[in-house]
Amino acid sequence: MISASNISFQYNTNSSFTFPDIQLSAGEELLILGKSGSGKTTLLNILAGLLAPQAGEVTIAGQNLYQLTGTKRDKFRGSHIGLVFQKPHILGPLTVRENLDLAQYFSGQKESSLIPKVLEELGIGEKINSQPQHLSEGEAQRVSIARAVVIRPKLILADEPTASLDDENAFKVISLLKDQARKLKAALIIVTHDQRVKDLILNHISMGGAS
Ligand SMILES: Nc1ncnc2c1ncn2[C@@H]1O[C@H](COP(=O)(O)OP(=O)(O)OP(=O)(O)O)[C@@H](O)[C@H]1O
Repeated sequence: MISASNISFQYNTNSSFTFPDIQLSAGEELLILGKSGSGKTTLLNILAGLLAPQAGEVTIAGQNLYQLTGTKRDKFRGSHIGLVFQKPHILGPLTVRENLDLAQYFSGQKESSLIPKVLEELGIGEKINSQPQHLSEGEAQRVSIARAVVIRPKLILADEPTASLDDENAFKVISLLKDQARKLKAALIIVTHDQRVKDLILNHISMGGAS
């Protein structure tokens, strides 16, 4: 489903990152652990097609990501990759439902009945018409999982999804992510420095940082 090989990246002349190779099939999950500054977000952005690496290749569902032009890559991301960030980035003026409608619209996914279903599965079915500012942090993070999932992605990428959550919500968010990925048969990659997640995903690798 996703393979990344020989990826390296450099922001400036002083430090360069060489990232571990990744091979993940549909339905598999991977946790990438690394300290703050080790390049986790950089790697996730490269895997998401948001940041071109200096060297190496990223292939998702048979498509070499960086052989696509910028616009086509954006379109590919919109329909195949569900992104979950540390902060939920939900659009404030819109309701939960409208946020999810918008994600589906940009992905070309037309199965709108999926929206209440996924919210229900995530335990926030009654929040469908709520404004984002009326949600707790844990609920908002679940909405961002819903937004990633309602496009029926082949790959879910999550950047520090538990960083601002207490133990109970962190545990819930990881099990919900795993659960949704399993239902979609999507590959799931989580990058984090949060050691609490380690026991919840057995397949993990550690990142060293820049050299
Ligand atoms: N746009 C940028 N320009 C220059 N340097 C950058 C840029 N973005 C990140 N860096 C540097 O690259 C390194 C890795 O950053 P990155 O955000 O990938 O790390 P991280 O492991 O995700 O960190 P954290 O856990 O703190 O979010 C850091 O030293 C950071 O200062």
